[in-house]
Amino acid sequence: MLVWKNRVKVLALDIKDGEEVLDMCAAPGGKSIAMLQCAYPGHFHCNEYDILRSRWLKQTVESFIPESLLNIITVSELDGRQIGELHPESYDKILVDAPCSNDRNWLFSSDVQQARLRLIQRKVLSAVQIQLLRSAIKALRPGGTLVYSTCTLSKAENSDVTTQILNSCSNILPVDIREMASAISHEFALASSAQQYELLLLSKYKLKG
Ligand SMILES: C[S@@+](CC[C@H](N)C(=O)[O-])C[C@H]1O[C@@H](n2cnc3c(N)ncnc32)[C@H](O)[C@@H]1O
Repeated sequence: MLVWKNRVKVLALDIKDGEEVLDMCAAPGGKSIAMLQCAYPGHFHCNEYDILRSRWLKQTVESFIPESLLNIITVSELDGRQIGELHPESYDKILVDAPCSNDRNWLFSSDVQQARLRLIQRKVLSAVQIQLLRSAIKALRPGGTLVYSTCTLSKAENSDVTTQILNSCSNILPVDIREMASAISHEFALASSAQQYELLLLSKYKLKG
């Protein structure tokens, strides 16, 4: 079972049958499986940079996807930051479920050293998140849709990242997700500070086309 925040990320993509779909940071694969439950894409590319996690992703795909669907799935081990150059204007839908400082780990750790390390990581992570997003924008077809999501409440990794992207990429438009958010608002409360294109941990964009 996917928790609500994961379901929302997948629903926001609104995948349709026949579309070319990329899950850029896919391991261990929970959202890849959920996406394949939503529609029958023409091609589904799931990618994971970390070799060990990529093996985990392959196991997830092999365990949960029926054989009849395996021929539409490609699993790769690319650095997501290169996919835009390697596959420009190739996908209708892209999920960038970015590596992040993951607040769940903070909550259960009282290790001061770890906490210091995490604060340093946060700065590096936002740079990586921006690079992943720029790559995803290159990989989107005109008119395609991109969802950026994290598992952290860190502003530096959420709205700071998306603001920087919106300010520097003139070819993308934020998508109003208030309607989708209101349909699921009985399950959770939305942050009052969020913009119309973002929930707390998720933002949605469309490539002009
Ligand atoms: C939040 S997790 C993804 C969770 C996954 N979407 C799921 O639902 O199971 C982020 C993933 O991004 C991977 N990652 C980190 N840097 C990456 C990069 N440069 N390119 C692609 N994936 C990367 C991490 O190894 C990690 O597995």
